[in-house]
Amino acid sequence: MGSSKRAKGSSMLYFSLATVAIVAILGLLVPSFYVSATGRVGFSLTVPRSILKYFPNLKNDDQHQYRAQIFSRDPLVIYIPDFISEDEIDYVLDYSEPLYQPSKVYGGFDNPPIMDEKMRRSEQVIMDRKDPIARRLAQRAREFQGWRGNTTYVESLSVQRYSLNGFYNYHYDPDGYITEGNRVTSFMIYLTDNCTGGGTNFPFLTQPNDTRWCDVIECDEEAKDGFQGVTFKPVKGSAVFWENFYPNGSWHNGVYHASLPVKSGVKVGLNIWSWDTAWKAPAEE
Ligand SMILES: O=C(O)CCC(=O)C(=O)O
Ligand SMILES: [Fe+2]
Repeated sequence: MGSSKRAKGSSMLYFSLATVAIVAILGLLVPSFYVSATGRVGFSLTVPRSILKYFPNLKNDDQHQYRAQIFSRDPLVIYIPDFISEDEIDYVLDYSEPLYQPSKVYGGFDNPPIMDEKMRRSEQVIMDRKDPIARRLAQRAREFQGWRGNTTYVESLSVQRYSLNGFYNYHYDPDGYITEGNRVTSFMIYLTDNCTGGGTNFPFLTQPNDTRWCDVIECDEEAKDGFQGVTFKPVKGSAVFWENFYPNGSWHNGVYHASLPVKSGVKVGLNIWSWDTAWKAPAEE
């Protein structure tokens, strides 16, 4: 009887020690507890406490509503007036503030990116793929595109800040040297609109006749400043989405574009690029 009590006592002790050890190991693995928007503690699809200050009512599933309008069918360009919410913008701006580095451009095949002030003057932050808001926005971007299948993935989100005279010269977003897998679509999302200049110019797009577009594109000749085609104004919260290739995979020249120089204030944009690993350069004709 006495020995069975002792055995029970020591197994309780081992059980308690094992529980303490498991909790301690979990504590090491998960340095800060994650609290879901509903107040539950968990490890997945949850929101860190630091984020709850931006999103007191954040739900684990994406509740954000947005509208979309086709701007051009060939190339496919879609305008989304409210792709990102005010809270998400505040979060991305605060996240990026201490992290900006000068932006670089493509350095050539097999070479690292380089700084080239003739091509691009801006500062950049690449968001952590695991950041819950970056994940949410990437997920929204994938959903918008109808998922596109298992071969599509979203590149780490890129925040770009353009100060006075900041610009990005004319370019295409995909890589012209690779023959398999490429950036198939682009979202240009405007996080601020307290600047003049800084529009996104597509010289080969056709200006629509309907003046209702004039809220989002430059319409009067003076504002167009001699730039051909279409210039989207940086309107906070909005996004311009486009396809970089024709459905058969060939390059679409119509989406050549530039970020025009900022004339006053600061412009901050967010790029969401989707890659398709199944893309193949069509055989030369
Ligand atoms: O900021 C813009 O308006 C365009 C930026 C852009 O084209 C890019 O980052 O690839
Ligand atoms: Fe671009």
